[in-house]
Amino acid sequence: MTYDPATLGQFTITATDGAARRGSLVTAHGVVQTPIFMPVGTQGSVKALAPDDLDAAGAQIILGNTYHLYLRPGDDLLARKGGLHRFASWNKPILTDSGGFQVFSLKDIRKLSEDGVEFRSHHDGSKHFFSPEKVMSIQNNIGSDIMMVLDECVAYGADYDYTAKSLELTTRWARRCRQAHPRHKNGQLLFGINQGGFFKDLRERSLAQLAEIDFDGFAIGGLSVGESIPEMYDMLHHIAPLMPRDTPRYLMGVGTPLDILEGISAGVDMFDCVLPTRNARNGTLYTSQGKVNIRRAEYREDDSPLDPLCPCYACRTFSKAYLRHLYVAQELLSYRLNSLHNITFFLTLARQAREAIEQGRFAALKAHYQDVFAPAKD
Ligand SMILES: CO[C@@H]1O[C@H](CNc2nc3cc4c(=O)[nH]c(N)nc4cc3[nH]2)[C@H]2OC(C)(C)O[C@@H]12
Ligand SMILES: [Zn+2]
Repeated sequence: MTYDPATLGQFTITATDGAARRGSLVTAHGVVQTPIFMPVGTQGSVKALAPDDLDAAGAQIILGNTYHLYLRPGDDLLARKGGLHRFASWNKPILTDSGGFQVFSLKDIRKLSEDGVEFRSHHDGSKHFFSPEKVMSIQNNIGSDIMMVLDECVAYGADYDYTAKSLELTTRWARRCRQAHPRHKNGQLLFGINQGGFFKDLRERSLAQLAEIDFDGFAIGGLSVGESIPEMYDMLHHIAPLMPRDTPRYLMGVGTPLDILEGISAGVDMFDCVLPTRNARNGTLYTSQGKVNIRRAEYREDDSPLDPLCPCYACRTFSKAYLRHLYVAQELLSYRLNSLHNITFFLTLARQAREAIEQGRFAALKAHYQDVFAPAKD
């Protein structure tokens, strides 16, 4: 990879519309245009899609996961293969989550200490230990363009005292991550992760502590963990505007089309979610006319395309009737076509948001989709 160290990590805001920002982020594998949606490729592949599918859909950057890739195929193997970009033949940017969330999702099979977290593999129950230094070394071996610090994502409903103690630990871990991986070593950017649960003063404390550390961007962690939409939006609108203006803001694990538009309206620049690929596999498809459950009998003889406004191969080539047949018959092609469509929809939404901010009509775009995805009026 060839990049100019002088511009690496540069985040430029080229337009704003209210709190929404149109920007670009320079990474070692290319410039990322924001707001951006990042398809999730947990184990080094966006499920059912190949790199040329992702290129066709307009993907600029994909996600990988430290926890999963460390366990399988192993970060040492990835290092020997020249890193994940070469191994997966994906030559655009990659962001890796640190594993913090995954390990903390494995509730009862982990032990937390000052030095890090001990956990058991969900594959074979073998014991492992993640320290801040270890997850930096793993992400260095993976070779991701954007690394995330090791953090504790406190469970929804955690009390004030636990959350306050936890954010202090997350800050100490963030400092250790920064020390373990010097600024832009190996062409890699490093983001801090804001915690503090659903307590606004703790969120501000976490942010103030992280802002003193030299990060290339800041993520909002600890949301989309089972809270209600109003709770998520309330915290989102509180903390996003307080985050540093001149570095990217990344809302982890979010979300539905409306959540993403809400996040953009609050000033967030980057998003990732398993929803488009996961829901593709259960037949829930996102279209310009709203959600379509392709398995419904009403589509059995429907010759129309899934989404007449969608440029993807599935919508240009097949009818709803055929897509429904593939799903009902459990054909593997169903996964591929539904995933291709949903990923194209989410990436198109992000592109429309970028254009709307440039033209000062983001509020209208958001209102349009609120109509399109309004809960069915029974
Ligand atoms: C609602 O969808 C489920 O919830 C996850 C998305 N919500 C989410 N919140 C997150 C918070 C953090 C965090 O605080 N720290 C780090 N390092 N990473 C994070 C990653 C996160 N993702 C999806 O992940 C699964 C697959 C578990 O189900 C989906
Ligand atoms: Zn389509």
